[in-house]
Amino acid sequence: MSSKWKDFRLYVITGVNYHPGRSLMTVMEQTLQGGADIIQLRAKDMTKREVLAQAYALRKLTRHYDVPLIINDHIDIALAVDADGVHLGQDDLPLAEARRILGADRIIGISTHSIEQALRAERDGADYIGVGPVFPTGTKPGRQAVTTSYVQEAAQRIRIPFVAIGGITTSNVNEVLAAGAARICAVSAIVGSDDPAHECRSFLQAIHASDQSKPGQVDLKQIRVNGRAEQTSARHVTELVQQLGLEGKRIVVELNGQILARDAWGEAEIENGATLEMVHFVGGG
Ligand SMILES: Cc1ncc(COP(=O)(O)OP(=O)(O)O)c(N)n1
Ligand SMILES: Cc1ncsc1CCOP(=O)(O)O
Ligand SMILES: [Mg+2]
Repeated sequence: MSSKWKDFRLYVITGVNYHPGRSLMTVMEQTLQGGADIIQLRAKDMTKREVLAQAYALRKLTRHYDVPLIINDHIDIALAVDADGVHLGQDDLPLAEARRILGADRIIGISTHSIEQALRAERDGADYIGVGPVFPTGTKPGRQAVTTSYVQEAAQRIRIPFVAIGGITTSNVNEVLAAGAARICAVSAIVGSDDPAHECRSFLQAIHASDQSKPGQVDLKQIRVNGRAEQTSARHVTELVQQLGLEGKRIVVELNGQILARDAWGEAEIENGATLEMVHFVGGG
C-alpha cells in the first residue's frame, strides 16, 4: 500500500455533465476547499487525450491540496500523470495484473456489488473497495441498488476500508452511516450542487457526527481544547478546526505549547493526549 495512503472520509468523483458552464477544475477545487480528502477522475465520455489532459491538471491541483488522485479505468493514464492510484470495475483488468503494473505503492480500489466480490477483493489485495450503488442513481442508470443491507454486511465482515457510493445525498447519508459506513463517496450531490464546498462540509459534518455515535468503531482521541476534555477523530488541526465549526474564523492555534502558522495546520497531527489552545478573535480590527 502507498506510503502516501492516508485514510479518507469524503471521496469525490468528477462528473462534468452535472456542472455545465463551470469548469472541472473550478468545481473540483471547491470540493477540496470543502474538505474532500480523495478525488477520482471519472470521465466516461471524453477521448483518452482529453482524459489525460484533465488528469495532468487534476494532478497539479490535488498535489497543491495534498490529496490523493485516483484515475478511474485507465492504468496507463494513472502512470503517465503519477496519480496515487486507480479505481477498477469488476470487468476491468484483474487485480493481480493491475498490481503487477502499478507496483505495491499505488492505491488500487475495486467496485463491489456483493459480499462475495468484496471478500475476493480483500483477499486479492485491494487497498479499498467501493460498495454500491447503495441507492438508484442517474450517474449509473439501470444499475440495481445494493441497498444499505450490503453496507451493513460490509461493515461487519470487511477489514479493508470500504466506501459507500451511489445516490448518496445529505438527505440520506445518515441512513448509510447508520448502516456502518465510515466513508462516503458522491458525484452528483456534490459536483452538481451550486456550492460544492458547502455540500462537502455538510457531508463531513454528518460523517463526524456519526463517529461520535459509534465511538467503538472509530479511533477517537482524547484531547484538551482550551482546558476542556474533548474526543475527536480529527487527524490534523485543519480537520479539528472544521469539526469545531471554526473554519474561516480568525483564530490562533497553539498545539502542545507551540503556536502554529495557518499553513502548517494540515500537517500538524493530532495525537491522543494533545493539548490545544484556540483563540478566536471576534469583530473587526
Ligand atoms: C469509489 C468508486 N466506487 C465505484 C466506482 C464504479 O466503478 P466501475 O464499476 O468501474 O464503474 P465506472 O465508474 O467505470 O462506470 C467508482 N468509479 N468509484
Ligand atoms: C460511479 C458509481 N459506481 C457505483 S454508483 C456510481 C455513481 C455515483 O454517483 P452519484 O453520487 O451521482 O450517485
Ligand atoms: Mg470502471
